[in-house]
Amino acid sequence: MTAKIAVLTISDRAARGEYADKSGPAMEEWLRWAITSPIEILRQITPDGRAEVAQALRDLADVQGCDLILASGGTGPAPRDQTPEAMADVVERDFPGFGELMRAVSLREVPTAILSRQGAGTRGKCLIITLPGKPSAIATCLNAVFPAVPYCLDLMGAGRIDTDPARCKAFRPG
Ligand SMILES: Nc1ncnc2c1ncn2[C@@H]1O[C@H](COP(=O)(O)OP(=O)(O)OP(=O)(O)O)[C@@H](O)[C@H]1O
Ligand SMILES: Nc1nc2c(c(=O)[nH]1)N[C@H]1C(S)=C(S)[C@@H](COP(=O)(O)O)O[C@H]1N2
Repeated sequence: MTAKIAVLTISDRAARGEYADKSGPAMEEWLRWAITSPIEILRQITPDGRAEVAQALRDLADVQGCDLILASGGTGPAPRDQTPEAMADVVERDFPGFGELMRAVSLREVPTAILSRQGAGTRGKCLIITLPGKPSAIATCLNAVFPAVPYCLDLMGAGRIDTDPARCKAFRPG
């Protein structure tokens, strides 16, 4: 079965075309590099804002039926950074371990990693992971948390994902 994965860029400036979106391509590239099983990737860009982001996430989870959503941007302290508030409106269960680990590995690169309110949660059979907007943060964060993602999707009853163990060693206990 083909797993459906959404790559959502959350950025006012990328949505307005003021700069080229680099985070969306970085997320897609990482997924295609690490995953060996069949996947369908949907790419989308939305402006920042609680309502806009929540609407985009609901559409991708409920209407498009995504198994996994990777979203980047809007996790910081600027007034328009409202991704965590949108997540609070949308997710049914919060998984704080994702944010804890991503901040820990990012802190080795930049002290401002503590400013990111990145995290993860589930809505129905969809896992949503939020990442910082900085394109260079994408691989750092995905390398750290993705080993737990395939088993998480198994437990949720979502689509199956297999990874290349040389690139991402997915852990499935027992
Ligand atoms: N999608 C993206 N593509 C390319 N660069 C990005 C993207 N998102 C963020 N950045 C870069 O990371 C820096 C820090 O991100 P910042 O917090 O300002 O952006 P954001 O809140 O995620 O998006 P924006 O400010 O455009 O709404 C930006 O100055 C920009 O250089
Ligand atoms: N790995 C990594 N994490 C990072 C950063 C980075 O450059 N690399 N930037 C930090 C900064 S400066 C901010 S403000 C927050 C939030 O970014 P966002 O608002 O683009 O989501 O992510 C943080 N996490």
